[in-house]
Amino acid sequence: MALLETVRDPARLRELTAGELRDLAAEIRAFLIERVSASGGHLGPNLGVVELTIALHTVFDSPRDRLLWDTGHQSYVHKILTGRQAGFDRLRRSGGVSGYPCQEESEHDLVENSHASTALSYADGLARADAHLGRRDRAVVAIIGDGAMTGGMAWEALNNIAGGPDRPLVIVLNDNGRSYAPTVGGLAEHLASLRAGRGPGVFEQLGLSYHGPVDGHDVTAVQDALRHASALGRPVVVHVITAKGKGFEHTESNDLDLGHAVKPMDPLTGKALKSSPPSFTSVFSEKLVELAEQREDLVAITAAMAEPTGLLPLQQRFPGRVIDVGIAEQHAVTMAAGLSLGGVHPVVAIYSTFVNRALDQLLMDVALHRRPVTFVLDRSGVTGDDGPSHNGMWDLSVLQVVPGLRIAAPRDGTRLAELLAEAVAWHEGPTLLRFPKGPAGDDVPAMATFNGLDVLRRSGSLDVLIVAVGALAGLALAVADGVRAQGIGVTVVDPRWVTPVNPAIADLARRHRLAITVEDNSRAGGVGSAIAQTLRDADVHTPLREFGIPRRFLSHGSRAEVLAACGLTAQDVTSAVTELLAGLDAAPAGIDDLDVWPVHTGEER
Ligand SMILES: Cc1ncc(C[n+]2csc(CCOP(=O)(O)OP(=O)(O)O)c2C)c(N)n1
Ligand SMILES: CC(=O)[C@@H](O)[C@H](O)COP(=O)(O)O
Ligand SMILES: [Mg+2]
Repeated sequence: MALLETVRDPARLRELTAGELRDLAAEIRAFLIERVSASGGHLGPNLGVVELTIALHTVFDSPRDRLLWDTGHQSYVHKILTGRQAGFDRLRRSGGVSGYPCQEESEHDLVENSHASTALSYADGLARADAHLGRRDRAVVAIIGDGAMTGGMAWEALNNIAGGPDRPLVIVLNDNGRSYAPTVGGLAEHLASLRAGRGPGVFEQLGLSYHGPVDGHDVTAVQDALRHASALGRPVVVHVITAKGKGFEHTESNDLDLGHAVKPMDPLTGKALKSSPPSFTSVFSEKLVELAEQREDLVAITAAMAEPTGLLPLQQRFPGRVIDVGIAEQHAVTMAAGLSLGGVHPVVAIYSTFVNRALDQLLMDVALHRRPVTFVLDRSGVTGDDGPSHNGMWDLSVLQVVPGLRIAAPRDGTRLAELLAEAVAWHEGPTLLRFPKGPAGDDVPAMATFNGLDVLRRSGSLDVLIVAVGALAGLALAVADGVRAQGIGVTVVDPRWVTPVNPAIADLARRHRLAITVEDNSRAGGVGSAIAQTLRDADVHTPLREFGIPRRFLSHGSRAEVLAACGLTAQDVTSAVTELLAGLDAAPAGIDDLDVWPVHTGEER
């Protein structure tokens, strides 16, 4: 990789000839295939923007000229060209580069948010700031994909950019015809007509300048287009045509998603290095098909993520019953309210972090009308490797305030299947299930139930009650083992339906010396906070400690590493419980009325 090793910053690119830039593109592709095959990541999108990124960094002078990457998953080449090649040895892992732009990593990075369709709004703001402060010596360049263009925010920004006074602003529309799957809707059709040279298109009709279509794999052609656009001194859309996954047989031929987000794989065969055990997603996927076979009124909705949210089997079994709205979560949710008004029961499958975008629609279009819509939030809690804007760590806090919304957190695959069936059978209002990325793990059976609570462990005296939320049941049981080893009595319960809070939790807490909650969600306003309020309302004075994610953004790393950094390990929680109990009075007499409890002494279940 002779040339690539000499590129420590973008200025070097301007010393290379057109032929050398072509050779550099080939070296970068080889680098991407080698590194991303090893680590996993967004191989397809980045293979598609090699020449485009080289052209951007030869025509514009970053960081003075601001490059804004929409979604940011396609910024690996930008990172390679801005001095971060070494960080790809640990891409998306602690100590390595993030999978998205990261201000801490480089002055060349501005927008860290991996949520799509934001770049044009940032660009509008930056261009207005330049105008307001009289700066004319730097460019604003937004790079947005055709998929991200299906997001409503992009059109809100375009409306303002087109309607505002002329100011220099370059919008590079990276059109590869795909999100994961082929881009959907009228926009996709329209872009196809523009690709075929049939104009004028929507952008010109809005009052923007348009330049294209441009071959996105011809560095010189893109450079010429960017120079032309930059010289216009007004908002202009440069329509660049690229191929996602270009240059690698296993992404080019992967008609599922052209290698959008690959797992670690053998670059020679394209096969994943490790087989994945059944995931929460796969359990959801299978159960949904089973339910759809029984219930004709069930339909599913995705925001351009049918495959990663597990909807492909349903789409293949019942093609008309999966609706892909593009990257348009707000529309997805209010359309679900419309479907429900029409007598259909929608299941909205969406990553936890992306449902934040549709809070108003969930609150005012679904819940206010008490519509029986079921939300299935995958990637809840700490996802880890996808960085701070991909953790699903706020859903329990943000959504527990929604009146009439019932939220369930399955602890394992069996509970997920049970709770999904319960959710779609509930007609009084919206329901929501949330579970993490990754394997569903071994089943965690209940040893008893108590007024709707699954009792997972009951041992010794009534010292500490542990309320386990969802997939952290495993952690709760490990803590139970830890405290039992110190002679501390413990009860572990899983409410399954976590909010509204089951009042039986107050009843149980009253009988214990200490209560704790463990949840893979922000501590701020999480289930623990809701339980604290329930105890206060029930005049229960048992001390309660909530264990969850601290109120901060979490840098990328493995899920286990990030959870440990949040103190969500058996050792940390066990020590905290022991310390807390040490400061409390012994159990008051009569507290251990065990008439309701099957007591297991000695051997743990
Ligand atoms: C609000 C939001 N919803 C969903 C996603 C998940 N997502 C990441 S990339 C992607 C597809 C993006 O397509 P496009 O903008 O065309 O970029 P390409 O991958 O084709 O380069 C999606 C749906 C997201 N990042 N943000
Ligand atoms: C960029 C984006 O938002 C998605 O591609 C996301 O990175 C996929 O996440 P998973 O790998 O968890 O499916
Ligand atoms: Mg695309």
